[in-house]
Amino acid sequence: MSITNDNKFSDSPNLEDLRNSMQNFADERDWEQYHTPRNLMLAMVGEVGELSEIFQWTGEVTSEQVKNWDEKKRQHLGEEMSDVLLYLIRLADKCGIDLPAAASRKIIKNGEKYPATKAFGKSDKYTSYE
Ligand SMILES: Nc1ccn([C@H]2C[C@H](O)[C@@H](COP(=O)(O)OP(=O)(O)OP(=O)(O)O)O2)c(=O)n1
Repeated sequence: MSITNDNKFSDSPNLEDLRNSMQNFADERDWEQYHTPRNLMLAMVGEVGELSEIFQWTGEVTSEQVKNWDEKKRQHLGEEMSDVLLYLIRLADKCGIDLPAAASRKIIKNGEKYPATKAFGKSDKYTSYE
């Protein structure tokens, strides 16, 4: 069964473009000194908190409901997601992690851990498989 999704990401900028933009942003401000792995990780977690606040106390919401939020709220949502992504990209860069390559490898690993034959329609952790 395939699930259709009419949302598609833009081809550009890609993760390397964003890595480069964050590098320039930090260089232009002499912020390299603050962008240590630990600081970036903490900044990212802070932004995850800000993203969480958008969903705090709303109760469960469906994708369709979120897609119908007003433009101001949807823009806020995109900005908080972007802050998380940008700090993650910067963190990966400062740790020497090739993020798209690592994510691609992880998707393959996830597929091996959760074979569709065992996981289909079930959200159990793979450790529960016999
Ligand atoms: N030392 C810093 C500070 C900011 N940024 C960049 C990365 C984030 O995308 C964004 C975060 O900026 P703010 O800390 O001002 O956070 P918000 O944009 O979420 O603003 P606010 O906290 O007012 O909601 O700016 C950065 O790279 N390094």
